[in-house]
Amino acid sequence: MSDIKETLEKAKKLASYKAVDDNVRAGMKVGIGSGSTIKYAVDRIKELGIPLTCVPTSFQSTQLIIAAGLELSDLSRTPELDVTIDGADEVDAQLNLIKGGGACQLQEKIVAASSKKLIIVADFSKDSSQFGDNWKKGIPIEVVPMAYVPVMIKLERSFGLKPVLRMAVNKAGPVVTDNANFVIDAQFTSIDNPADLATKIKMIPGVVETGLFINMAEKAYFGQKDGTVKERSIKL
Ligand SMILES: O=C[C@H](O)[C@H](O)[C@H](O)COP(=O)(O)O
Repeated sequence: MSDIKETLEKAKKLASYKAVDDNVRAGMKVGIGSGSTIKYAVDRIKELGIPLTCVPTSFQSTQLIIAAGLELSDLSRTPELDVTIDGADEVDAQLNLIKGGGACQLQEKIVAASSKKLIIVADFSKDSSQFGDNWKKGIPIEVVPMAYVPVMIKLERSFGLKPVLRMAVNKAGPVVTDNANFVIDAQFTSIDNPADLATKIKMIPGVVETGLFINMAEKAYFGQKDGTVKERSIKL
């Protein structure tokens, strides 16, 4: 593993362990996010050996819960959660988030919205003052496949975004989400008002969900290069 990759992995682990220790207690109903950071949170939950009910946010997260031997539920059986722990691609000064780098934004947002608290775990590279400081891949937008071209045209004409259909790596054609949709990455130079932009994008017919999570997270844990964890929180 390269030095930087190793530093990032250590930072993800530190943040995840601290977030679980601070926020997860026996008997809780817990939303389990998706991505490369959340696996450390699941490792920590497993290590603690406390009884929990877990609701996943993706196929990947379902597999993590099963592999850890934790109790797996869903929103039909467990519609109200105590806390969701999840990663993020970028966190701004108000704890607004860009999520969906792994195309899981739709289920992640539904699970987060069903939780009393959303706690973010991340390495130092996700900690920004405004969107675009660190994350250059744009806003992930989940769309119904037949609508992707008109949605891309509207994103460009109405909002000056530079939309790109996300393509699969080991498959010909586009990424297909866990919900059988496509993902457009809408690249931007700056976003003045993330809440307003999120609402307007959501209004475009064919858009299922955006990776902009506005006023949802109440605390973020960022693992640092020096082995400490920086905590940022906000009153919602
Ligand atoms: O779609 C993926 C999710 O929103 C992830 O939580 C996000 O991309 C962060 O992933 P990672 O922990 O791998 O940086």
